[in-house]
Amino acid sequence: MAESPTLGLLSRSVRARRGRLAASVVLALVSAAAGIVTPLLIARILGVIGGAGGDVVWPVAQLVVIVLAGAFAGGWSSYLLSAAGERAIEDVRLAVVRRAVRLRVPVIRRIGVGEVVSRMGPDAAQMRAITDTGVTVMPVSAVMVTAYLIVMGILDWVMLAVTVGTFVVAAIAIRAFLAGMRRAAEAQQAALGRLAQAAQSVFTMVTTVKAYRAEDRAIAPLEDEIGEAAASAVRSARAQAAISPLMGLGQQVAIIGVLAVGGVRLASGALETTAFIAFLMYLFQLVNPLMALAQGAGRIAVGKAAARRVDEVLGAETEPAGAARTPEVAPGAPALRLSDVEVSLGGKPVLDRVSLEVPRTGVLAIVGPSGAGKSTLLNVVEGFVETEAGRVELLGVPLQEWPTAEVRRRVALVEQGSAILSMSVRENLALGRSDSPSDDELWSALRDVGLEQAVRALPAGLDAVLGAGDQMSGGEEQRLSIARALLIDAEVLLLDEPTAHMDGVNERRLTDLLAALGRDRAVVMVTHRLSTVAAADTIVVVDAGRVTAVGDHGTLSSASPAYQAFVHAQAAPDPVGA
Ligand SMILES: Nc1ncnc2c1ncn2[C@@H]1O[C@H](COP(=O)(O)OP(=O)(O)OP(=O)(O)O)[C@@H](O)[C@H]1O
Repeated sequence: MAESPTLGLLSRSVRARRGRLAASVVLALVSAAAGIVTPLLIARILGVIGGAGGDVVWPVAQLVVIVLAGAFAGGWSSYLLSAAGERAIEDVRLAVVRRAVRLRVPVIRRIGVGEVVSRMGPDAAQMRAITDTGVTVMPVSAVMVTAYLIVMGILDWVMLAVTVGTFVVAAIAIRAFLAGMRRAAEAQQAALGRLAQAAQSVFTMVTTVKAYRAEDRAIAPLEDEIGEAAASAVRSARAQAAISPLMGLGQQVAIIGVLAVGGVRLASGALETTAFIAFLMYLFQLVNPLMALAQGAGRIAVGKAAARRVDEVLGAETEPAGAARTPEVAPGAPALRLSDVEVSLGGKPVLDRVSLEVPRTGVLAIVGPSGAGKSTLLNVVEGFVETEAGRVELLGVPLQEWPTAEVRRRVALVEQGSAILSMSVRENLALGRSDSPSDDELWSALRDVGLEQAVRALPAGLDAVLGAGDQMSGGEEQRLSIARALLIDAEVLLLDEPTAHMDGVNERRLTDLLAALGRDRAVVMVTHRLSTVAAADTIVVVDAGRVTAVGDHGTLSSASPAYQAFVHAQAAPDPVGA
C-alpha cells in the first residue's frame, strides 16, 4: 500500500521537532520513574515507622523531592507534547491549503469546496492524536506498564500472574469497543465534511434561499448531517465510555484476586507485609498507563481515519506545471489555434471536433445558444477542462509545451459574472501581477472600464475591502474583473459575457476599449449582445458543441442561417410593446 501523504507529512513534522519530543519523552519517563519509585519509598517509610527502625527523615525528604520532580516533569512533558501536536496540525492545515489551491479544477469540483475546507478544520485537528499520542504517550505508557510489571514480578510473581491474567481479559473486551469507536468516528468525520459542503452551498446563496422563503428546506440537508454527526459521536462516546469501567472492573477483579492470593501467601510467610502493600500500590497505579494505552489506541485510530480524508486532498492531482522553459514563439502563428478539440463533461459531449483560429490581433466574438459550449471553449484554453482529443496551440506552440504559469500570464480570462475575492480593490486589481502596480496604473485601468468614480466614492478608495460588505454592484464587480485583466497586459484576452450586467453607456465604452485593445492583441469575447458582436472583426457561431460558421457580420448575415437566427432574435421587437 502506498504511504499516506498525510502520515508522511506528520512524520516529517515529528522529525522536525524531534528534540522537543525527545525531551517530552524523557520528562514523561522521569515522571513515570517517580511514580514507580514512590510506592517503594512509602513502603520503606512504613517499615521504619512500623518498627523496623532506622532514619525516617531522609526517606521522607527523598519522597518529597521525587513526588515534586515527578509532577513538574509530567507537566512540562505534557506542555511540550501539546505544543508539538498543535504545530503538527498547523503543518497539515498549511499543506492542505497550499495543495488544495493548486489542484486541477475538475478535482476541486469533484471533492467539493466545503469538503476541502473540512479537511483543514476538524480533520486536521484529529492529527494531534497521531503526534502526541503515537509518538510519546503510547511508548511512555508501554515503558511504564513494563516497568510496573517487572517491579511487581520482583515483589511477587504469583500475584503478578493473577494481575496480568485479569487485565488480558479486560484488554480483549476493550478491543471490541475500540473498533466500534473507530467506525463511529469515521462516520462522524464524513458527516462533518458533508455538512461543511452543504453549508457552503446554502450560505453562498443565502439571498436566493431567503427570497424563496426556503430557509427550512435549504437547511434540511444540514440538519440531517448535524444529526448524523451527533448520532455517530454518541456511538463513539458509548464505545469510549465502556473503556474506563472495563479497565476499572479489571482492576477490581485483580485487587480481589491479589488480596486473596496475597493473604494466603502472607499467612504462609512467603510474602512480607511491606511487599504486599507496595504491590497493591503498583496495582492501583498500573491502571493509569493501561488506560492511556487503551484510549491512545482509540485516538490513533480516529486520527488515522482523518488522515485518510486529508489524503484525498494531499494525494490528489495538482495542475501540471507544464514545460520548464518558455518555448520559442512561432512567427506569424495565430494567437490561438484549436484543431479537432473534443471535450466531455459529466459523460456528456460538450465540444465536438472544434477547430478555430484566433488571429494575433482584432476582436473575435463567439456567439451561440445557451449551453452551446462557449464558456467551455474558453476553459479549454486556460486548461480548466480536459480535452479528450485534438490540439490547442498558443502562439503556434501546443499548450503542453508551455509552462502553465506562462500560459496564464499571456492569456487573461474575465469570467462570467463577478469574480471578486474578499480583498481590497487594490489587491483584487493586482491579482495577476508579480509586482505592485502604481496607483496611477490602477486608476488608469479603472478609468478604462468606467469605474474610477465608483472606486473614488468608496470611503477607503483603492484600499476598500470588497466581499465582506458588498460595496459594489454586480456590474461594477464585473468591470473590476476586466480592469484586473487589463493590468496583466496579456497577449490574449478572453472575456465571457463581459457586457452582461452593463448599461448602454458602459457597454459602448467597453466595446470601444476592446476595439482599441484589439489593435495589438487578440480579444476573444463570448457575448449575446448584437451591438458588440456586429462590431467584432471575426464572429464564430457555436451550436451544440460545434463551430457552424466563421466570418464577419456582413458575411454571416447573408451566409449563416444560425447567425441570421441570432440576429433575428436580438433584433426582434419587444412582444409587450409591439
Ligand atoms: N462541470 C460540468 N459537468 C457537466 N456538464 C457541464 C459542466 N459544465 C458545463 N456543462 C455542460 O456543458 C454544456 C456547455 O456549457 P457552457 O457553459 O460551455 O455553455 P455556454 O455556451 O457558455 O452557455 P451559456 O451561454 O448559457 O453560458 C452545457 O450543456 C452544460 O450543461
